[in-house]
Amino acid sequence: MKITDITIRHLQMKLKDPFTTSFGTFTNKEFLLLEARDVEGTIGWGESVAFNSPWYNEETLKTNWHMLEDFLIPLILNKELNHPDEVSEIFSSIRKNNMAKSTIEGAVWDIYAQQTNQSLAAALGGKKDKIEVGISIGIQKSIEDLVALVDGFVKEGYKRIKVKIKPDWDIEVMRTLREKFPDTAIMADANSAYRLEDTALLKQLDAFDLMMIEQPLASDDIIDHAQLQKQLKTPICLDESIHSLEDARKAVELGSTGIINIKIGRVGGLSEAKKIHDYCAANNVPVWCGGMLESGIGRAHNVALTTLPNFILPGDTAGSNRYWEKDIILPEVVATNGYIDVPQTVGIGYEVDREAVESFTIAKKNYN
Ligand SMILES: O=C(O)CCC(=O)c1ccccc1C(=O)O
Ligand SMILES: [Mg+2]
Repeated sequence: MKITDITIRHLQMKLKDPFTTSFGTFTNKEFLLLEARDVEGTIGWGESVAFNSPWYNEETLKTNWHMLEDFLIPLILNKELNHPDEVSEIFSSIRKNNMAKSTIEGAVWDIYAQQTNQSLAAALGGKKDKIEVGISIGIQKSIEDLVALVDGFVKEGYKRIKVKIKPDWDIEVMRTLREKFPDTAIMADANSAYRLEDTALLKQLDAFDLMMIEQPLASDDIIDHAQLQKQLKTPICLDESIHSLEDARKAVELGSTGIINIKIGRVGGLSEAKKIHDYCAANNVPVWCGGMLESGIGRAHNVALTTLPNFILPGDTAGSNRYWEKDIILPEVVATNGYIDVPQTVGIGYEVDREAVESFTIAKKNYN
């Protein structure tokens, strides 16, 4: 493989409903799409999961564009590559900026899968032909609104309900959900809204038989999470704190986490995601695939990654119709009864709807 041509597009897609976390509300999704063309004419797609504002982590759409244009694209254009694993090695001279790196790396994996005549899932070593998925629900105006939403998604068949929590939207919310949905797999995601001093409050969550609590403490912490886990029955799952295999190893060794949410962008790409998956499999730490409100392209990458065997728990990869009136791939990602069928065709397995892509594009630039 040799990438000779790259196009970056800035897209804006309206979410069907605003999505609120402890750190802010998303109404419009703005993100970068990257289209890479190889010397043989094969086209691969990658999506940057960086948001407009540095709330979830320090990266933004603009820092990603800067990193891609000024550092990452020059490192990759016209380089002979034998395998997508080489991309992260080439990028290792650049610190962090994982979401920017992952944007190119994902496109290279897509090209590699096509040129080796296999699905992206198969290229990664995945075997499942369908994956189990859950859904993530933002903070609502009232508990009644939340109960109505959860009821709808449970009836749609989603395998696990995740709800966002924050101070004053936590204990009563989870108590009510457990009462109303006694047999549903439920978990909470705090997106770093608490501190170790809140341990007494967080211990109250143990009464509700939650599958896990995701990232309760600081986004850069693994020490306090280990302290907290000693006092909680509910398993902690780290999201924001894990950027690499090394982070995963340290957190597991310290006892900071019993489960890991793997997001491709947060860890710098599919190769690193696979390494974390393999390490967790060897150490009996279940993983699941997180979400960043992706368009169909990022979603297709998530579906492929989730086919690896240690993705034991349902992830956040809901169907396209949970987010968008119209997605940018054909067919859209469909979740039926909490399952997504894994496409068996080559590459990401979905056609990119170029007309839809153009209709959502607000800026674009070519590099060659
Ligand atoms: O539906 C999805 O894509 C997952 C939504 C979600 O939970 C989320 C959305 C935006 C930022 C962070 C997170 C998170 O997993 O913490
Ligand atoms: Mg999370």
